[in-house]
Amino acid sequence: MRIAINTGGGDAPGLNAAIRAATLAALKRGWEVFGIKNGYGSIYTDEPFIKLDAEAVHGITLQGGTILGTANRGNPFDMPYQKDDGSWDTRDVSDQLIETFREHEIDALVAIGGDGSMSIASRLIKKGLNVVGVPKTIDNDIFNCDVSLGFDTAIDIATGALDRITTTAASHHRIMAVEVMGRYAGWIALYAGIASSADVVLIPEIPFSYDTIVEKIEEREESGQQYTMIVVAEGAKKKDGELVTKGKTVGQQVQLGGIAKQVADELSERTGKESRSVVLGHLQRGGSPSTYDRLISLRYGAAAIRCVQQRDYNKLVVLQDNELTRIPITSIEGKMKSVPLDSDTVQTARDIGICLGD
Ligand SMILES: Nc1ncnc2c1ncn2[C@@H]1O[C@H](COP(=O)(O)OP(=O)(O)OP(=O)(O)O)[C@@H](O)[C@H]1O
Ligand SMILES: O=P(O)(O)OC[C@H]1O[C@](O)(CO)[C@@H](O)[C@@H]1O
Ligand SMILES: [Mg+2]
Repeated sequence: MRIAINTGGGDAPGLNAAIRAATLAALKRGWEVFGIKNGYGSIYTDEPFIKLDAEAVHGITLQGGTILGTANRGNPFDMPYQKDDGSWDTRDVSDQLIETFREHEIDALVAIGGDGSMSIASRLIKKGLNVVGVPKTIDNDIFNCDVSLGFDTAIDIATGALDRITTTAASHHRIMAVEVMGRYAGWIALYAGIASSADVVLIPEIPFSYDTIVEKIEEREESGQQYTMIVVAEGAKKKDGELVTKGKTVGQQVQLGGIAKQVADELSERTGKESRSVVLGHLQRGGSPSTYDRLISLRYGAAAIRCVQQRDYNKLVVLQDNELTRIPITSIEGKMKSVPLDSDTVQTARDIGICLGD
């Protein structure tokens, strides 16, 4: 058996642990293991696959990033290229990819990635590739998957940062609006917001109103709290408002960001209080994975190899109700997991007095 492993989309803490577990579990079965560099990037080069052995994955469980490199631009069905006139367009190079897998006699691909990576995998499956998926994304937005690798570390980092920003907010009697990642889902904002005792948490699932936030700030002032901590998901928007974006590069998703600054400025204007905005950004994806992420990544990586061994292809290994199970990759194509508004976590936020902006 010859398998290939790749990592796609934004990097996340735990990727290396998943690569290590998948590699070691495959080597243990006497298989050959290859890595694809930079998403699918190396496929179109002279060295499409690099050999992975025990030495290559030694000591990487605790390392951030991915030893294989990753890409969130270079979808084989939507590959950017520069035209003769210098402008950019995209084209479908998936047949070339499938052919390269065939030429190198790769029996299966272990694709470690987020919703976007699984959408690519779904389309490759339909073209005949055997794929097993491992769920990765700090955004935690993969449909029917309770937890993706990277999320735990991201909320840990965000919580720590929010704790620190709280002490300076309190000292200066300021409104602080802190923007966290998560794309169109509010998982990071909600979890880190609750854990850090934020006063206001704005998530994409609940469009917000400035009047409600101002009421909360005034209520706090009246009770002697002269500062307000606001966690803003990058995908949050006001009622009847638009997503705040920074533009788009050909072949890449739209870049989100800028909403926290808008919130801070508008609230200053309305309350007369001083405000600042902070964007946590890529800090949330960097560095060593938490213990939980190391373990879930190792479990996911090894589970993917058991899937391949049983020729149970085209499955994504996922955690559901604390059990490792498998779901068809094609079943989650084009879907995402939002924060359910009736969840106990949302209810907890409301019960302890966090304003969700509605
Ligand atoms: N292996 C890959 N090579 C190139 N591009 C990829 C690859 N996997 C995913 N992408 C692209 O990257 C983007 C994000 O992918 P995905 O949703 O899997 O990652 P993520 O962890 O959610 O991170 P993010 O969406 O923020 O980059 C999508 O536009 C997708 O098309
Ligand atoms: O690394 P980039 O291209 O800035 O991507 C940022 C995006 O990736 C993520 O970090 C992970 O999906 C999102 O939360 C964020 O919108
Ligand atoms: Mg994604």
